[in-house]
Amino acid sequence: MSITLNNVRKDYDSETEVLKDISVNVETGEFFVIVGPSGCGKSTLLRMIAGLTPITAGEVKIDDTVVNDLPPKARKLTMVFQNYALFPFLSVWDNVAFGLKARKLATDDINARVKEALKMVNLTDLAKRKPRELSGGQRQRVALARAVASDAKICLMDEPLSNLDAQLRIKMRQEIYALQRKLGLTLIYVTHDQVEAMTMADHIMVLNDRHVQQIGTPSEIYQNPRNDFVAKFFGTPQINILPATRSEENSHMVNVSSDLQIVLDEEAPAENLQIGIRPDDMKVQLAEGVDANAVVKNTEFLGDQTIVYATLNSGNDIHVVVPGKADFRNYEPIKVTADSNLMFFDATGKRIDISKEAYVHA
Ligand SMILES: Nc1ncnc2c1ncn2[C@@H]1O[C@H](COP(=O)(O)OP(=O)(O)OP(=O)(O)O)[C@@H](O)[C@H]1O
Repeated sequence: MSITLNNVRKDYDSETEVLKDISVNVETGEFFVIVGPSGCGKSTLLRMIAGLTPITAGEVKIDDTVVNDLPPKARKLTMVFQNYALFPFLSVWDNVAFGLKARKLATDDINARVKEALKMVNLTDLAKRKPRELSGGQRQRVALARAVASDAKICLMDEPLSNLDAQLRIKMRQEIYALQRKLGLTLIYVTHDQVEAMTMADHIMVLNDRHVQQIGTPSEIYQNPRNDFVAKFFGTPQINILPATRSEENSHMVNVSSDLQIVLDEEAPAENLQIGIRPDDMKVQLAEGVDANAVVKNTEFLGDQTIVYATLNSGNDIHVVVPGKADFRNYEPIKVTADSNLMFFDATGKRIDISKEAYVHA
């Protein structure tokens, strides 16, 4: 089942416009991730799709049916929340069976579904336990089993892994992904974690400041961000964004933070620019005298790579990822260069299209 939003808006009251002009089409069987910083309206959007929060304007469709006025139950979808919403006084089995009993399904049918769902999430042996007798990951699995047993073709998940430790999150991430694929679910998954978004999504929607910033595949979002917000949201460590201006002597030359020069095939825009450079697209080497354009602040050795934090002569801070171990000492002068994958943004942060072949490092 597919989900379509057309110009959806949400005002909680006349003062708080939370979401504006949200339009998207989520295809049947797609793993669709909504990401954005805290408070940007992710949960609100999910709750509007579920029918738990009314929309102020626009249209929500499931397949070809407008569901704006349908109550949650009639939308035939399931939700998995951050806090799992398990009943503490019911066993694992009864927690999973609860929704099916409420729908008055035949007992044999309920038993068969609960059994299958618990098997799928590896909880068969713990069916009699109460939620308090389970670990966080096991509770999470009960919530997933409930979604599986419901047989709904659409599942909405709101930060389902945020209560788990890092290792368990990785494991559950893989389990949710496998379940989604196996059941052919249309899954809308809310998170503020860019790694979850990148690793699981078919498509990602980036929300910020009331608007959709970008919708795309993980690689489109990473390699072709539409603005500096999206560029900064994805990638660890974060992309470097440096101020840049066209050289007065040569209209093809751009001075980046007055420490690096880039020569373009085409004429550079005259306006103020910002240049985005991913930390692994920069190079550093020891340098002396006029060759040096930066000073090392400190380094972090992470085993397979080293992050070099440095300050350019102009005063802007940068960080560069160097493979393996980099032996720079603090305060050592270095030369920083960058000659590939540069991204150009205007002063408002909007991406400017300058072709990849169009620049060489001078
Ligand atoms: N019932 C409500 N009444 C008024 N304002 C609300 C209500 N619920 C949420 N908001 C506001 O709407 C905005 C979006 O909230 P929402 O919970 O959707 O954000 P979120 O992106 O899910 O955040 P987080 O990642 O922190 O959970 C916030 O500014 C919040 O304060």
